[in-house]
Amino acid sequence: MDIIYLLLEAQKGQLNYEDQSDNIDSELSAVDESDIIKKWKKKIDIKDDDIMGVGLGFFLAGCDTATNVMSYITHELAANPDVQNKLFKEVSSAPRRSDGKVTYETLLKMKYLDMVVSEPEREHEKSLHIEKGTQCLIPVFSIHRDPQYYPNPETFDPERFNNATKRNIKAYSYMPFSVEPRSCMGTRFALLEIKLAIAEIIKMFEIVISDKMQFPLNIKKIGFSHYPASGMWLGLKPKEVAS
Ligand code: HEM
Repeated sequence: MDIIYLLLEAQKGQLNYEDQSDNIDSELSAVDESDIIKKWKKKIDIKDDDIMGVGLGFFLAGCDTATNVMSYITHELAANPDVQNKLFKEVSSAPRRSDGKVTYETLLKMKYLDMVVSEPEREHEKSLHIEKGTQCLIPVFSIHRDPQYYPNPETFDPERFNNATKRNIKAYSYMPFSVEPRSCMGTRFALLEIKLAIAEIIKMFEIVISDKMQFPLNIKKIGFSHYPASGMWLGLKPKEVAS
């Protein structure tokens, strides 16, 4: 894992931060890396336990979250065949390698896939001073479903995030990966794996609702991640391959 390698280099005092603002990664989504991390150049004492803790933290923070997002996206695609068809057109017309695999660069260029899995840019806002030690809980789930920010919030509508409309989204009314400085370190990786999985599934299968699926989803709002109380039941119908 790159992060472990970077930490080992940092432990040895051999890590140089290079400005990667021109890097192709910056096209992955509107989300940008924390400025604080970008400016972080000072050497710190990193112990083996710290590296082990980061590795474990990444594992715990990265598995359930991304899996859950993929489940909800496939559910929405099954329930919204028009969106699924539009996504299929984009994914199936995108250039691929000769072995049929989608490339990293191609994935970055899939605009509609980004809208389906999307998040918008953040603007600069006045900061709020919070006393040290104050415990803060931000009701992200409710903010994302507040009609004052998102009209018809229960409708799955990727068009909210097309280039024109996403600019109207109020700063900090959308924060699936939290906001800096302690925002998700795995944002880019999570978006990449989710997009890759969705692009590959949608190319080969039609996602359909199973009879066992409960509508609307009854989501258990306990614990860190929210799960559908009676599971996620979907079917995958192989696409007809044109000969
Ligand atoms: C769709 C998938 C994901 C979502 C929605 C998500 C969301 C979040 C959120 C909201 C936070 C901030 C938590 C807080 O405020 O206390 C966070 C932190 C974090 N996430 Fe993710 N995450 C995802 C995937 C991942 C992946 C794949 C990794 C690693 C491979 C990862 C690594 C981390 C780490 C290390 C932190 C702690 C950052 C810090 O405390 O400075 N996440 N994530």
